[in-house]
Amino acid sequence: MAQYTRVSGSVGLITLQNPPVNALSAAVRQGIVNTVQRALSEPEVKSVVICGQKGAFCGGADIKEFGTNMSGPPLVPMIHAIESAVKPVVAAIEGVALGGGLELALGCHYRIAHSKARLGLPEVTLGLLPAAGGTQRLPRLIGVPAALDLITTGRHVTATEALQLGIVDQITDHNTVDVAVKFALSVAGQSLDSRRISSYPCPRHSDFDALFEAAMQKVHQSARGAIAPVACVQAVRAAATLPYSQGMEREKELMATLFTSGQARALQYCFFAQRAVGRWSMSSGARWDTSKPRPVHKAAVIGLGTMGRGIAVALAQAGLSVVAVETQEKQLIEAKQAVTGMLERGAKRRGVTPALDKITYSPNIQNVADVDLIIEAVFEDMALKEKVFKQLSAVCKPGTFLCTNTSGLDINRLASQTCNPELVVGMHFFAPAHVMKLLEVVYGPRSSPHAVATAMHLGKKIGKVSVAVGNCRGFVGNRMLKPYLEQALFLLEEGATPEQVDQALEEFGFAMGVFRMSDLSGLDVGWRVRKADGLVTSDATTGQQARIRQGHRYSPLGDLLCEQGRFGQKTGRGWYQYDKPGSRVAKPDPWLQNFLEEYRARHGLVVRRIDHQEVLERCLYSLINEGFRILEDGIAAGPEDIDVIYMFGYSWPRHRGGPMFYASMVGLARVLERLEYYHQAHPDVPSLHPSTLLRKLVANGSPPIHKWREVIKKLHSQL
Ligand SMILES: CC/C=C/CC(=O)SCCNC(=O)CCNC(=O)[C@H](O)C(C)(C)COP(=O)(O)OP(=O)(O)OC[C@H]1O[C@@H](n2cnc3c(N)ncnc32)[C@H](O)[C@@H]1OP(=O)(O)O
Repeated sequence: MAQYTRVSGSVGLITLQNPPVNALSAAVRQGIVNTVQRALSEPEVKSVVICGQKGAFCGGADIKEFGTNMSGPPLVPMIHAIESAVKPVVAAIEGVALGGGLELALGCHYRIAHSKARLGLPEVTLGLLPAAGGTQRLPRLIGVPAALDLITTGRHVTATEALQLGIVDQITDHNTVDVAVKFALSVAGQSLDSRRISSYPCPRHSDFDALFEAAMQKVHQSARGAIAPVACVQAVRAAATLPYSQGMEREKELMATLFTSGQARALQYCFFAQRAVGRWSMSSGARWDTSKPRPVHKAAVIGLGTMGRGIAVALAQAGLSVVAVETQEKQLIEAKQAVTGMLERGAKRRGVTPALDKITYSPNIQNVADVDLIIEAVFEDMALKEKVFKQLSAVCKPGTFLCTNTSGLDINRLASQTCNPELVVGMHFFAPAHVMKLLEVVYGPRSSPHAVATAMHLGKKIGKVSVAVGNCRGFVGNRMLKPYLEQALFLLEEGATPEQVDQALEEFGFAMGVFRMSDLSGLDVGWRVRKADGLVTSDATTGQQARIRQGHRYSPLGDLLCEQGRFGQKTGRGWYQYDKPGSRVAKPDPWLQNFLEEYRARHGLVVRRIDHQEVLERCLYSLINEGFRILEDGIAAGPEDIDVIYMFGYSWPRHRGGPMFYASMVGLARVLERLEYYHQAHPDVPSLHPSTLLRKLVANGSPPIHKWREVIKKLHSQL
């Protein structure tokens, strides 16, 4: 919908009306076509202003329409009609002008933006390109290098940067529509010949070939198999080398291949999944819309190791007062220095003052008595955490929320150490905690909906994508990681190398394969957990029996490496070798090759050729299978929760849509068939045994992912 009014006597004011972001739905497009025609046909009207209702110019095409039979007037001729108009058209940009919204503004003759507005062409993040002339007009307006940057990354720019780049003509701190109307009155009747961007030549560059080659190389490196960034470069190249009309044809052609691609579907699913996780629910039925968060002005962090430091920085940067507690004096001094550095570097990057005065440091846990919420981040040791929770419960004021940053320990056991178990939840951050976007908010059986609402709200305030999950060993992310890591080790036993496994996973789109990732995280972390679980034995037996622990197949390979002091990057040796401890460049290690050969010989393992397909299927399908079990157990409310966790916390390639979406794209029947096949070959590996929910979904005809919740509900009601 678009409203038409006449203002100041001779200005036709067109207001887009589709809250909350005035997306260009069929009705809005039709409204624009009608109102533009009306403005151009009324003799009293000398100029036109286009704006958006309620402080948002336009968030672009309506993404919800993409999967449907799109009707209504197409964008390209609509924008063309505006650009060819004989009366000046001014875009009054408040809030956002994104995607089709910015393309609409680029079709206007003038653009005036509010100083707080954000502009961009984020189509690439949805697996698309700006196909309403964006790839052809933007390079003509701001030059090829800047246009390539904006179009291939999809990043938003501030109004100030937009002005510097030449995207907008003017910015204002006042009422943008009033300023635009005044401006429209001033340009009425003036020639528009120099204002139609499509008629501009594309600014020349000394060496277009080198420029595009470099751009292509860059997207190939960072895109990890995503096709849209590549198509974006091709489309901008067309703007630089072809006349406008031919460039538009090329833009259309490239968009046609993207629009129906699986990657576009996956990325658009991610867009909505990321928003859906905010509408959380607990297995008790408590929900986001019925549970109110309590205000948190002052928080405390207990334990200033790597995680605690990052959490303190994240809280302070969001404006909270923080008491940072570390009982070991040396560690406290080091932490203060490190946190100060992190705050200063972050502030420099963002052009703000560092929030140093937001944090007070203390060696004394008694100093948290007046805070609203505490995040415990001490060493991952249940006995230690239990002790801390008991102390905190005695010290803090009534109503203080007690949160733990454990990555997988039992929330309920910690809650039972306190007088108010309903105030206890998990807030599982990912390292580095001030950078990584994911936060798992973990509720135990006694956590109150208010506690969950408060943690979710705090997560949002500090810029995290927060996902509410139930309490189980490893929660969602680490629980699913376990079978993935396990399969990777089994593949080594059977003949694969770390490089081969990593290559398959990196070609799939992970930033790092499982072994490079383990080296980065530190192999000793998992070793300690396995020791605590009684899985690590000093027994020197060989053969199959030595590889069975607690009744299931077990690979001691990781333990054996740790026994050699090979903890990964930090020791300069792990699954790979590094030039020196702390170095990041992983190189294949001949020592490891010999070690694997000896290990296989000692255990009578027969080496066979393992291809990429097997690596991917065994690592990914076992992880996905655990995801189905998590849904079955009600630990995650829906597949979107799992997918968001994997995309934001475990670098699952976004263009694959998260593990559960990926399974739906592969086909649930196919995933089931392959799991059955591998389970038959490895009956002593329970994680390969297909889950009940997967079987149920396949038996129900493999419904699309948005219908899985119905099947899950039925399954729960039968239990
Ligand atoms: C024919 C093909 C043409 C393609 C060209 C295009 O234009 S593609 C679309 C390009 N536009 C975008 O990618 C912008 C997407 N939106 C955003 O980045 C953000 O929503 C925002 C505009 C920056 C606003 O962010 P904010 O945090 O303030 O709000 P939410 O993200 O929570 O959004 C509020 C609700 O609005 C829905 N929504 C937002 N944008 C669109 C859109 N373009 N189409 C449809 N719906 C959109 C969003 O889903 C939220 O809805 P809820 O129901 O509340 O979850």
